[in-house]
Amino acid sequence: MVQTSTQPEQPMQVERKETEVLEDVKKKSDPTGLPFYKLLKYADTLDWILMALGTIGSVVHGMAQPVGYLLLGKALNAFGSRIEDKDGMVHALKKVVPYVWYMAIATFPAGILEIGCWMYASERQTAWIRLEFLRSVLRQEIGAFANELSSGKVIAGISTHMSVIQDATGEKLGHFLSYFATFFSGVLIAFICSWEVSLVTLFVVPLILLVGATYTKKMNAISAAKMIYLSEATTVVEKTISHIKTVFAFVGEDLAIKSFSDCTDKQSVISRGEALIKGDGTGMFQAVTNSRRSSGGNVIAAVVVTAGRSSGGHVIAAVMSILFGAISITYAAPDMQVFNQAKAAGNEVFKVIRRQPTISNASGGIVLKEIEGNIDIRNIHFSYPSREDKVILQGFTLSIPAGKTVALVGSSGCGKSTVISLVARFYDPSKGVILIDNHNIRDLDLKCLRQNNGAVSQEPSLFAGTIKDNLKVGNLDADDQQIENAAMMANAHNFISQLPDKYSTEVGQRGFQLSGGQKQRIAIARAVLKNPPILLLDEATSALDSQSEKLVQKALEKAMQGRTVILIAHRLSTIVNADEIAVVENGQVKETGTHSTLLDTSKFYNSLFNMQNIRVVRDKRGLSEKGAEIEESLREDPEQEEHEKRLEAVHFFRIWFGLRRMELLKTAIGSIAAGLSGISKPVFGFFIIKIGVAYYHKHAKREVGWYSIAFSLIGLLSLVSHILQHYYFGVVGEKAMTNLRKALFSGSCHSSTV
Ligand SMILES: Nc1ncnc2c1ncn2[C@@H]1O[C@H](COP(=O)(O)OP(=O)(O)OP(=O)(O)O)[C@@H](O)[C@H]1O
Repeated sequence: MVQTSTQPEQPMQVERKETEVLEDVKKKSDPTGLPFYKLLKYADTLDWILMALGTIGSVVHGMAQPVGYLLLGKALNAFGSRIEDKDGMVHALKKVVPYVWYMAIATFPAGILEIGCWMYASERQTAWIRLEFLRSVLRQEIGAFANELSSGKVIAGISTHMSVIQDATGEKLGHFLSYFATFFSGVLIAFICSWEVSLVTLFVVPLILLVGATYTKKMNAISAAKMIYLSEATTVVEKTISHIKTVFAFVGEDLAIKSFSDCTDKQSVISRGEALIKGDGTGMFQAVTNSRRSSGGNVIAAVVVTAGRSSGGHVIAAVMSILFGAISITYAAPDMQVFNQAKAAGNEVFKVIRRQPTISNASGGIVLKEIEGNIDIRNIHFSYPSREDKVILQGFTLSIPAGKTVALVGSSGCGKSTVISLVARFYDPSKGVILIDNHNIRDLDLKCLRQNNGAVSQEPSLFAGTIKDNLKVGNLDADDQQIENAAMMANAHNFISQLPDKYSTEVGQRGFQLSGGQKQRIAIARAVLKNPPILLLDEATSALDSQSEKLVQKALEKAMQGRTVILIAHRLSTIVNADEIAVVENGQVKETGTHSTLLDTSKFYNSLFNMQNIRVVRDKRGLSEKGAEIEESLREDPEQEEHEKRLEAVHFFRIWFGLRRMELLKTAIGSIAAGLSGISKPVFGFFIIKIGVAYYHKHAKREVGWYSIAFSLIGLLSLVSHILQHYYFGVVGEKAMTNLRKALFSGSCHSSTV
C-alpha cells in the first residue's frame, strides 16, 4: 500500500525491489551523458572573459591553502630550530609574517572573482539555453507533445534541469577549479620542500583517483535516473493540477497521489543507493588520504629530518600540502556529482534543443500575399503518429470554394476534428494533398498558412492573463475599439462589461475563472479579431446554452461572411445554413448536399435531425446562464485564505513529524557520526603539530611512530563516521523530501475537500 497524506502514520511500503529499480535505471539512463564542455556551448565573449577571471580567482583562492602550509612550515622552523634563542626566533618569525598578510590580501579579491564571475557567467549562459529550449519547444510539431515533449518534461527541462546546469557551470565549477589548484600547487610546494617525503606521500593519489572514478561512474547512472523520475513526478503533478476539476469530480485525488507516490517511491529507492555510494565514496576518500598520514609515511619523514636532508617545518609543509591537496579533491567529489547531474540534465535539454520537427515553422516556403480561401482536400490518408496502426482518414476528399461554408457531420470519433488539424497543418497526411488556392500547404510558409486560419476549437484555450491579453492573441496590433467590436460580434461584450475590471479582468489559469460559454465567446472574438480568410470552427458553440447559442450563431454568421469556413457542430441548428454539408463515415466523405437535400438522401443525417428535434424540446427546460456566477468566483474568501495558511504550516511540520521513529534514530546516528567527522579534523591538526614538534626531539622516530598509530586509529574512525553520516542523512533527507512532496501534492489535491 502506498502512503498518502490521509494516512501518514502508515509505513511506506516500497513495492518495487531495489534491484528492479536499479535495472530500470540502467535501461533509462544514458551512461554517456552529454560531454560537459557542451554545456558551455552558448558562452559568448563576455562569458569567456568572466570565466577566465573566475578561473584566476579560483586558482589564487585554491593556492592559498598550500602556500599557508609553506608559511606554517617556515614558522615551525623558526620555532623548532631556535627554541633556546628567543630573539632569533622572533626575527625569523618577522620574516614570515608579511607573507601571511600578502596571502590574506590576495585571497579576498580572488574569492570575489571566483564566486562573482562564475555565477554571473553561468546565469547568462543558462538564460540563453532556456531561451533556445523554449524556442525549440515552440518549433516542434503538435505530434511531439503527445509523447516526447510531455508538459512534465518541458517544465522539468526549463526549471529543474536548468538550475542544475546553472549550478554546475557556475559556482560549482569555480569551487572545483579551486580544489584542483590546491592539489597541484600543493604538490609543487611539497616537492620544493622535500621531494623524498613528497614522493612517498604521492603514492596515495592514484588510489584517490581510483576511488573517485568508481564513485563518479556509479553516481552518473543514478543522477540520470533521478532526473527521469523527477520528470515523471512533475508530469503527474502537471496533469493533475491542469485537470483539477475533473480529478475532484471523479474523486481521483487518491489515484493521483498514488501515481505521484509511485514516482517518489522509485526515487526513494534510488536515493538510498545514492546515499550509500556517497557515504562509501566519501569515507573511502578519507581512508585513502588518512592512510598516508599513518605510521609509515611519518616515520620516513622522521628519517629525512634526522638525516638532515630537510627541516621539520618543510617536511610538515610537504606532507600537509599533498594531503590537504588530496583532501581538496575529495571535496570536489560532490561537485563531480553535480557535474554528472548537469550532464544528464544537459542531455535531456539539448535533446530537445537539437530535435528537428517533422513540420517546421521556421520561415521557408511560399508566402502568399493574399489568400482567397479555396480549399481542396484530395484523397487524404492519415493516422496519428502516436497510434499509427489506427487509420483515421482513408481517402478523404472535399472541395470548398472560397467564401463558402462547409459543415462536417458524422458520428463521434469519425475524424472531423482531424480534418481541421490537417488543414491547419498540425500534422501531415501520409498520402494525398491539401491545396489552398492551388498551392500544396506543404509548400506554403507555415506562419503564413496559420496567420490566414482562424480557429475556434471544442475546448477553448485561454491563457492566464486579462481578457484583453487573450483577445489580442488574435491581433497584437488591435486597438481598444477593434477589440470591443470583435467582442460585440461574438456576444461577449455584455458579460465582459459586467465584470469588475471589464477587459482587464484576469481570467485565471486556462480561463479557470470563466464559465465554459464565456470562454468560448472570447475564443470566437479572438478569431474574429484575427480577421482570417479561412475560419475553422470545431464545435465553436458547444459550450453555449440555447439562448446564447442563437446570439453567437448570428454573430458567427456575420463573421463567416466572405470567408471560407469549415464548420463542425453536433447541433444541427448550427449548420442548417451551411452552403454544403458533408457526411463523414469511416474516414471518408460519404455524402454531400445542403440541409434539405440531405434530409431526403442521407439516412444518417435524417436520423440525426429527428433525434435532435426531440432533445431540443428537453433542453429548453433547464438551460440558463447565471450572469453573477463569475463575480462570485472572483470574490476572495478570507476564511479560505486563513485555512490555506494553516494548511501551509501543517504541511511544513508534517515533513518532520511524518518521519517515523526509525528515521529519528537514523538522524541521531547520522548526527553523532557528523559530530565525530567534524571533531576528527582538529584532532588530525593536533597530531600533525605534535608530529612536527617531535621531529626536533631526541627519540623522533619512536615518538612519531606512536603519534602515527593514534593518527591511523582516528583515520579509521573518520572513515566509519563519514560513511554513517552520509548514508543516514542521505536516507533521512530523501524521506523528508518525499514526505514534503507528498504533503504538498496531496494538500493541493485535497484542499478543496478539507
Ligand atoms: N492526438 C491524437 N492522437 C491519437 N489519436 C487521436 C488524437 N486525436 C484524436 N485521435 C483519435 O482519432 C479519431 C478521430 O478523432 P477526431 O477528434 O477527429 O474525431 P471527431 O469526429 O472530431 O470526434 P468528435 O465529434 O467526438 O469530436 C478518434 O478515434 C480519436 O480517438
